[in-house]
Amino acid sequence: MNDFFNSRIDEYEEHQLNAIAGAREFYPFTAKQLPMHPHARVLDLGCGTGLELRYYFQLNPSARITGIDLADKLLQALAEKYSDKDLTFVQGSYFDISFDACCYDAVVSVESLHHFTLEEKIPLYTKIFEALIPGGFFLLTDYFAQTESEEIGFRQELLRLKAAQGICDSAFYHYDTPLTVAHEIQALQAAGFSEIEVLGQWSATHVIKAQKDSV
Ligand SMILES: C[S@@+](CC[C@H](N)C(=O)[O-])C[C@H]1O[C@@H](n2cnc3c(N)ncnc32)[C@H](O)[C@@H]1O
Repeated sequence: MNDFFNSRIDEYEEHQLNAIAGAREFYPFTAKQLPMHPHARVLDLGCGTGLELRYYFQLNPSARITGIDLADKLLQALAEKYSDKDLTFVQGSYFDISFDACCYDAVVSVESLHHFTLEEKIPLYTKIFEALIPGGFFLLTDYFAQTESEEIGFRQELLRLKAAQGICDSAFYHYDTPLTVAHEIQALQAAGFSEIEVLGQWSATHVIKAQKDSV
C-alpha cells in the first residue's frame, strides 16, 4: 500500500478531484463539518497529502492536526505544503499505532477505509472512540457498496485475485472492498458510538458522523 500511493504522488490530488464523483463537493463539505473553534485538535487517518485539510485550513487555520499515513512520501509532501500549520505526522498503519486517549475534538478519515472488513474495523473504531473527548465525533467520508451482494462480490473478487496470484489470505492486496453503509454503522455501534448520522451522499461516497456522548 505504501509503494502504491508513494508512486502516484504527482497525479494523486488531481485524480482524487477529477475521478471520484462528487469529490469537488464532498471534500469542502467534510471540512465544513469539522470543529471550528481555534486550536481544535483533529486526528486524520489516512491523510495522504491532505485534500480534506486543504479545505479545513481555509476555515480553521489554527487547527492542530495529527495525520497518520502509511506513505512516507505523501506525508513529506503534506509537511512541505503546510509548513506554517500545526501539523504532527505519524508514519505507519492506523491499525498498529496507539492514539492518545480523550484527546481529539474530532477524528476524520477520507477515502481510506474501504479495504477493510467489519471485523477489522471494530477494534480501530473502538480506538477512535477512546481517542475522542466526550462530545467529540468521528467523521468518515468514504465510498460504500450499494447492496450486500455487491459487498460480498467485492470480497469474493479479492479472494479470487489473491488465490490466482498465490497471495496468502492475511496479506494486504490493493483492491477496494467497501462495506454497505448498514454494515459500517454496525461496526461504529459495536465500537460504542450511539448517535450515527449520514450527513451527505455523492454517488457511492457518503459522509457519516458518529458522535461520542458528552458525559
Ligand atoms: C485514497 S488516499 C486518501 C488520502 C486523503 N485522505 C485524501 O482524501 O486526499 C488513501 C490514503 O490512506 C492511506 N492508508 C491506507 N491504509 C492505511 C493504514 N492502514 N494506515 C495508515 N494509512 C493508510 C494511504 O497510504 C493513502 O494515503
